[in-house]
Amino acid sequence: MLPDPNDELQAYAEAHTSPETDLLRQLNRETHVQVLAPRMLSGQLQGRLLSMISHMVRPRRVLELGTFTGYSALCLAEGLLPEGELHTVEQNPEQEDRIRRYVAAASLTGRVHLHIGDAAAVVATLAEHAWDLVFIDADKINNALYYELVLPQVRPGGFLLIDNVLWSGKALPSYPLKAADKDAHAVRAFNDMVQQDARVENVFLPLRDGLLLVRKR
Ligand SMILES: C[S@@+](CC[C@H](N)C(=O)[O-])C[C@H]1O[C@@H](n2cnc3c(N)ncnc32)[C@H](O)[C@@H]1O
Repeated sequence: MLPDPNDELQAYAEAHTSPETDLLRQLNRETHVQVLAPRMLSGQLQGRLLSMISHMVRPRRVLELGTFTGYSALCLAEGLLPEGELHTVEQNPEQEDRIRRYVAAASLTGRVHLHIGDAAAVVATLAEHAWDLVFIDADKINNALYYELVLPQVRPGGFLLIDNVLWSGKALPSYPLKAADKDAHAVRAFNDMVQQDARVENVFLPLRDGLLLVRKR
């Protein structure tokens, strides 16, 4: 049987992308062994992209919605300025100990602030911040809510990254979407909304499950 070209492409891209640090590899492995739905973790290819973007932006203030086990937070923190800080929000308290353990192992305690709670509620408490870089990766049905809450807090010229905008291919018009699939309809509507939003410029990267890069004008 011929190899699936998508698998081969993914493997080739991973083989020509810098490897994870030992700590990220350990977190990736631990998440796959101990946590439900480990495929939510960004992984090597997207993680290295998040790190690369963070190094390009050199942010002072980073916000992440949807920490999961902390993998993407550690990647995004790699490009922080020395005085920079990252705030990350996770609603599942079961992840708290693991996230704090890995943040400490990365020597980021004091610079990475974990908020256990609902993303919209926590964002409202962080209104004084001017974000340089925001990663929206929580419950996809609320992408538009988070985007509208956060965009006024992003500095002009700042960036937002939104994950899973392909939603396993269900975002594509040819996919026979069921009327009841609310998440997929929300992802489609959100992608269309950003495309029409004159406040931003955007690039849709078909990497992994789709990553939308947005720059506030
Ligand atoms: C796709 S995972 C995040 C993956 C992580 N950013 C990474 O790349 O490794 C989504 C996370 O968002 C969390 N989440 C879902 N709804 C949320 C909400 N309303 N507020 C905060 N976190 C939420 C889930 O518990 C889950 O851990």
